[in-house]
Amino acid sequence: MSIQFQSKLGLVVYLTAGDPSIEITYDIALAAIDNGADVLELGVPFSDPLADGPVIQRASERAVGRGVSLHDVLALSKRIREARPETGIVLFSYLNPVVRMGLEAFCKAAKEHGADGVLLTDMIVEESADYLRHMRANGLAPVFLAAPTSPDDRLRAIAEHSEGFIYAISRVGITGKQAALESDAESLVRRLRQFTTKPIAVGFGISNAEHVAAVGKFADAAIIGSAIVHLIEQSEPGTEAQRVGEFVQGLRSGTA
Ligand SMILES: O=P(O)(O)OC[C@@H](O)[C@@H](O)c1c[nH]c2ccccc12
Repeated sequence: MSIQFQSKLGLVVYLTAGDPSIEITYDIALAAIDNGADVLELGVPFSDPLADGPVIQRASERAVGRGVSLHDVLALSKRIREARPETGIVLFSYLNPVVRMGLEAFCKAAKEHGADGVLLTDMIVEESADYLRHMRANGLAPVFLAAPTSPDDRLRAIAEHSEGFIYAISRVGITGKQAALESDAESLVRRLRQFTTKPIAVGFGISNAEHVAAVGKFADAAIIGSAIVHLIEQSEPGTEAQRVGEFVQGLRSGTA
């Protein structure tokens, strides 16, 4: 168990845990993995997902409405780990639920539940000393977000402290689909490369196979969230896992 990408291009699939249910997220996760996802970004639903666009907001709302908690997501992570020992699992959360649990307790629990890494969207690298200490103590990889607007000093710190991969945000703003990939992404990756040889994954707005192929030309991995969460929302109940599996396979083969 570790965060590792296929040599040509890595695929990270984001899922809002508990949408439409924990049980179905489990099935979707295995389908995504079995059809080519290298890393699963398992999202803790949150009532105020400020960095998210409407698709993930709705998914988060539905899951929160069903009472899905951080503990449920941890339990789900453990089951996925048991079923798929080789896949990278990154827990994604806003800071609030994690702080409520306590950073130290959270990092320990994340490790015990099979996670390889953690991405806390509103944890900034400049204020992460405590967090990094607990992550390190548990052998977990911290993933930080780098934005096109981040100055070089920040990029350097983000590159230094991220493990597993560095998350390069393709554009300023919130998560969600877009028609074309922004050119900001490539220049951000180029700027990050000055500071690191660690893998760089690009996310935000990657919606189809064409975008994935474009990212593959300049980065190590593509992260796909809203396109998949939207597909889940639109699927006939009971068909979600199959549809996501086909979509993930199509992202690599060029048909999605
Ligand atoms: O949804 P998109 O545009 O495909 O972007 C990835 C994304 O969903 C996932 O990494 C993510 C979901 N919520 C976030 C909040 C902040 C940063 C990243 C995320």
